[in-house]
Amino acid sequence: MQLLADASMPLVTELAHRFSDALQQQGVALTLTTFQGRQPTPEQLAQADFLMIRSITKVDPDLLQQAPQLKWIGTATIGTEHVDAAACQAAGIDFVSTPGVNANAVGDYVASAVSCIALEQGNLPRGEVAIIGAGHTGRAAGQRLSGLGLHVHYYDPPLLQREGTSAPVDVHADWHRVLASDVISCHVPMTKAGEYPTYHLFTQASIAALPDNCILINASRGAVIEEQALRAAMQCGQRLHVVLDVWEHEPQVAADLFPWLRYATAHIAGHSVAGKVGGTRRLFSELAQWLKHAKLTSELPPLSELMQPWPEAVRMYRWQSNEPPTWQMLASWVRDIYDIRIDDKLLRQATPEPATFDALRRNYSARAELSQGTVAGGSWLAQEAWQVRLRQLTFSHIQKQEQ
Ligand SMILES: NC(=O)C1=CN([C@@H]2O[C@H](COP(=O)(O)OP(=O)(O)OC[C@H]3O[C@@H](n4cnc5c(N)ncnc54)[C@H](O)[C@@H]3O)[C@@H](O)[C@H]2O)C=CC1
Ligand SMILES: O=C(O)C(=O)[C@H](O)COP(=O)(O)O
Repeated sequence: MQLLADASMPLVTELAHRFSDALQQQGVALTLTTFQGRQPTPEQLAQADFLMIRSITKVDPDLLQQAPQLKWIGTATIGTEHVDAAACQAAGIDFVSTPGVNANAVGDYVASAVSCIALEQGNLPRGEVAIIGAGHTGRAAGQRLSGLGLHVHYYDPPLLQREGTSAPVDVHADWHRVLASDVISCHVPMTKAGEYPTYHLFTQASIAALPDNCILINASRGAVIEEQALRAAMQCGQRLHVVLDVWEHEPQVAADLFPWLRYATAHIAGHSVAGKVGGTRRLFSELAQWLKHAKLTSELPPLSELMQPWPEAVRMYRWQSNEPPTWQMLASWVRDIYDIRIDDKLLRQATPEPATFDALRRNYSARAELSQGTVAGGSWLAQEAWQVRLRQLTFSHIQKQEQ
């Protein structure tokens, strides 16, 4: 059997070798072939039984036709719109994704964006924070912003419809409340059909309605914000702090927008080491289950062990504060671990070509997560309210005896 996988998925070769050794003991031969770039070649597809991909590989009827042996496809991503799931089903191919796998990284990205802007402005946003989409990434972002001291609410009409008011967070369906918020962060899947499509959720009219100096962040999919409408708003001099990680026409970035954007990054919000290695690990776990191989599943090393080769992913950050931290201290701790300005600089310095965009993402350096931070302090840490806020920021804490 042949496993065809994107070569840039971390640890894909190591985990495939473990799989093939275990399967060999049962007389089953599994070989790994990797592909570079966005699409596998027709020759590779012709031989493939299993396919592991990232968000850049388009799976459509044309690809499936070239892969007559294919039985299973796994994407190491949360987003799934690059895969035609109906076509897979029609061809009898099982398809899995990895829900939530890099949500912590996306939450960290949003926390860093807001922290960096607040530190530069000298104040935290005063009004409300609207999180659009109360799923894995939206809640991770909202939780961290609450930890910074902001007031967060969630706009998610489909969730309200599914769960009513029993949803565990402040969920509503009031679009006007979103447009009146001082921070807005988008965390929805890309959908063009259905009752609540997200394609061009932000049009010229909704962008024009935003308050002055509103922070608008998109780390979901580019086309949630109509790029042309954003361009028009900026050209008219509307004052917004826009942070874009994703682009309507990826891998082409709208470099002409850079001068107006507060931060512009190369679709790397989810790219912490834990997010990426976790994606590969989750796919092998899914494949083991598909193969009904309990031993393979139970013998998969834990994520913490798999991350050892990346020192940045296992390094611990530690801060000391004898007094309750100010918002500036919290924001600078966030920035110590992940500084969005570095990724912004990398994209602005790169040539605005699709190949450069892909290369930036492929060669992304190892990134830590906020959960690697620990705060040590005195009696203030005994207060439940502070413990909650540090937990929301995913920091650990140690209370020390005061002298
Ligand atoms: N920039 C990056 O690196 C990453 C981007 N993403 C993108 O973020 C998206 C969201 O990820 P998760 O939060 O993990 O997904 P999720 O499936 O856990 O949550 C999505 C939420 O959006 C809600 N929703 C759907 N349509 C909506 C609408 N019209 N208005 C308001 N809410 C709506 C759903 O009800 C759901 O609660 C992914 O589909 C992916 O495209 C995900 C990970 C990394
Ligand atoms: O999970 C998703 O959805 C994403 O957008 C990923 O973070 C993108 O990662 P790659 O597919 O480019 O590894």
